[in-house]
Amino acid sequence: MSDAPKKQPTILETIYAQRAKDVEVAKSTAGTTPEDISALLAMHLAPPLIPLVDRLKRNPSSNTASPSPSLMAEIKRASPSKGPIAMTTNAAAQALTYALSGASVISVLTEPTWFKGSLLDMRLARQAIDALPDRPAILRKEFILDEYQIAEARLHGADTVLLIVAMLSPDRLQALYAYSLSLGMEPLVEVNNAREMNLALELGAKVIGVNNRNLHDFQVDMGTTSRLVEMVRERDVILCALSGISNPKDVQVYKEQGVRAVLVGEALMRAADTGAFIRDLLQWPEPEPERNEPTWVMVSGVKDAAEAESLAKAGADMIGFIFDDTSSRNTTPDAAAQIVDIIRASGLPASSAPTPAAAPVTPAPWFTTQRRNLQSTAVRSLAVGTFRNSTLSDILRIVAAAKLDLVQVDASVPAGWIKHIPVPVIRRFRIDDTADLARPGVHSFALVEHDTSEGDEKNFQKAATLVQAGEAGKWPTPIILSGGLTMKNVARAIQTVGPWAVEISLEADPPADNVREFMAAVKNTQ
Ligand SMILES: O=C(O)c1ccccc1N[C@@H]1O[C@H](COP(=O)(O)O)[C@@H](O)[C@H]1O
Repeated sequence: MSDAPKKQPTILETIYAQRAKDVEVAKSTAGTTPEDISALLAMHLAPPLIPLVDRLKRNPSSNTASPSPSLMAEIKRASPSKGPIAMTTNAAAQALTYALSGASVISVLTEPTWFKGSLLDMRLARQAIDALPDRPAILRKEFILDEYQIAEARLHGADTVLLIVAMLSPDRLQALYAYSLSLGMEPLVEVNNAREMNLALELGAKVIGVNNRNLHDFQVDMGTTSRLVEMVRERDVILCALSGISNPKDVQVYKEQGVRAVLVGEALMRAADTGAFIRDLLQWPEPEPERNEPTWVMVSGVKDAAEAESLAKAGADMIGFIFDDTSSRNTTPDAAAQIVDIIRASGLPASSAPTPAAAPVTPAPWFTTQRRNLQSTAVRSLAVGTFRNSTLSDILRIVAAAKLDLVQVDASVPAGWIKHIPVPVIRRFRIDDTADLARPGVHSFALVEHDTSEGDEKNFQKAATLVQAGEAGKWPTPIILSGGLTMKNVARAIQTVGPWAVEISLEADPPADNVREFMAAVKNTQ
């Protein structure tokens, strides 16, 4: 027997050994066996993927003269080297903050013992950003040693996984890489030296991260990435720098060397103002101030071509047709289609409608983005079909026949229907029943109906509260205010509530001149 002192395992070896045990426990637990996970994947229960390589190529500076690297923003409560970092972090809120600050990837540590992460964190991070336009990719940041962890990652909403070359034999690395690709996920392959870089390149990895932190002794050497840059210079590889990045100088050096993305954990978790920190770190442009758009007017209940033409000329942004045979203002799809042709020719000429803002566009949450998109379309007046008590197939048929741009339905319409409607959907909420009003990803716009029996002031205050509740705590929730609005109270409504649009309905039979005066009152209240 040798008397030589037994070599202490490195932290990577210790974590590997623990994760190997954890995986065995999960695999032998009823409900999460490999067969269970495979069956769930075969049932297509994993949410849709986005491609990592494409998403890494886009960031808020991509269309500027001097694009900066993209950001892989990490959710990291604790680490073996630093202990607790930000233990009270809410993974969903942190993910949304990262996404709205321009991150291309959200890296979620799912290791529980040293990093205090979980698959639940990753799933919540994904859910929180799922409805955002151009959401970031979700990375399962883990010590992956078994196909099982990759299948789990996919099932719980990852778009990519980490493969650490230092931790795997070449055969295991190859098998895990191939398995990840078979599930549609291009992995992030992590290396720490030239030998590992060669292995990653032989693999054909398209996204390679150089870890500045040596995972055996925790030493951070920011030159590690710089020394390997030449090895990928002419290759179709996105090179990322991982670990230890905390100030704009670190990023500037990498940018000049051709590094395309940086992964940042601790510095972001400790930042007091995450958005400002990210902009400063990456030298990204300041967010454009929200344009103060004029309040839009929707005139509903139109059924006559001359009436529609005159409203379009007077500047109605949306013209609403009612498809409800109990309404005195009910119309037919054919009549609506003819009117749509006329208003297309009579509304604002495309050249005077606002042009879509040139990229970069500050990322914004769901409803704000829907509003921006609509307000930047060069078509006026937009045709809205208002449906009451219709079936989904009626709605789909009439959208096509009447050439509608938007659909308005009652809040009680099943959310599942809305996904099938091929144009943006306005959901109509009564002011005292707005439970799902701000749920992103289903309807594009929320219309809030006044309770006319309650008096204006009370209604306006309630509606103002909904607007001020805000999206992601920062953007006022865009609502369409409706019901009981007249040329006399609309200015006060706009000032108190701040809706992005107001609706006046011809069902209430206001004379045409009053509608024009209503529109003038709105336009004068900006
Ligand atoms: O941070 C650690 O102690 C650590 C230990 C073992 C494996 C990975 C570790 N951290 C990794 O660090 C980066 C993020 O770095 P930073 O927080 O920006 O400095 C990331 O790759 C983590 O997984």
